[in-house]
Amino acid sequence: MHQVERVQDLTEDELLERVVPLLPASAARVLGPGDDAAVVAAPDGRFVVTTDVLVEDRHFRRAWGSGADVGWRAVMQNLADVAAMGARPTAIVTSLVLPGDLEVAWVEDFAHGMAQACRIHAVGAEGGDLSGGPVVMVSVTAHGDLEGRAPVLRDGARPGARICHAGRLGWSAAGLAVLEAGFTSDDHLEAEARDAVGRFLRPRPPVAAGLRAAEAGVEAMMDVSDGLLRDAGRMARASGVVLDLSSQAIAADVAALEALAHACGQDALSWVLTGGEDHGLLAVVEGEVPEGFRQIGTVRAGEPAVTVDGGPPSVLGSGWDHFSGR
Ligand SMILES: Nc1ncnc2c1ncn2[C@@H]1O[C@H](COP(=O)(O)OP(=O)(O)O)[C@@H](O)[C@H]1O
Ligand SMILES: Cc1ncc(C[n+]2csc(CCOP(=O)(O)OP(=O)(O)O)c2C)c(N)n1
Ligand SMILES: [Mg+2]
Ligand SMILES: [Mg+2]
Ligand SMILES: [Mg+2]
Repeated sequence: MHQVERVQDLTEDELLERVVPLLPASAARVLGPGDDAAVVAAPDGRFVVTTDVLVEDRHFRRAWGSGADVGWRAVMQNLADVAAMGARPTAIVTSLVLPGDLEVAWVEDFAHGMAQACRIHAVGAEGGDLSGGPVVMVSVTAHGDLEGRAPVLRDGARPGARICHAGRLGWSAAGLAVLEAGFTSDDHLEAEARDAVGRFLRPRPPVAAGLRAAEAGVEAMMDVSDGLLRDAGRMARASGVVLDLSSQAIAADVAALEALAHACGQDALSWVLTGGEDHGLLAVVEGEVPEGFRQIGTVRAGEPAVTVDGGPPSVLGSGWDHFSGR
């Protein structure tokens, strides 16, 4: 019998390969779908635009934190994509889907969290939309100003260049594990666990470092939302190169999470390599390591892949995918 193809049979990337070719472009398209943000032409320059959604029980649980935490994360997750293009975040609009029995105080708190995150980066919240629905869903669309610079894409990694990263790796995944283990942000937690939960609830993408890197002329950049291996795999594919990561360069991150991982019965190395949502920035640069970044590997020629210490090509897919375990 003919099998009906379902979303869960595909990876996100496979689904996008089916949908994106159906979508129209206009004369204003400078860069369409496929990178951290689109680039749109305007009479007086070019800007980037990007959107990311948060869904209750998929991206956050209301019991794990406050409305303000969700508002903060909805903003920061989008600012990370703007900064990853080398653009300065300027303005957002927000769509909210809310169940009717949700406390108004939660929504006010959410707005406070959004405002805090926006103020840090001098971003305006300029509008949005409201609807009712079965769970809380938040969609933020963020705009960014390229300030005359060329956008920094995922396809500029060339053999011999340095792979760099700014921000944390693995801490958000650690925080998620702590919360899944049953702690809440109110419990008395060890300092590390508390730090990890804080990083999960309130990611702090290195926006300023991303802008400096863009000014310095990095060749490629992206934000790490789905895990280092999966996202680096996307850069490797876009650039047609091998990204060779160094286990020594990430050893300190792994060591810092070891005790917590042990307590959670999980593996610190997989948090660092495959945990998402830290929203750090992965960049490739032919010159000096940009301020705020550290080198974590080197680009080399070959069939697109990510390796650690030149070992067997890692599964490009390891990391977060909304639909498929692959
Ligand atoms: N529904 C969609 N329609 C068109 N393009 C999409 C859709 N969903 C995602 N994309 C595009 O696919 C690329 C990958 O999306 P995603 O993995 O969410 O990016 P990011 O990790 O930067 O948030 C992006 O360029 C995004 O604009
Ligand atoms: C309740 C809950 N379970 C699991 C996760 C882990 N998680 C959810 S989505 C995601 C990946 C990042 O989110 P995504 O929507 O893919 O952002 P994008 O890549 O589009 O920026 C991760 C690691 C979570 N944040 N909350
Ligand atoms: Mg996205
Ligand atoms: Mg994103
Ligand atoms: Mg994702």
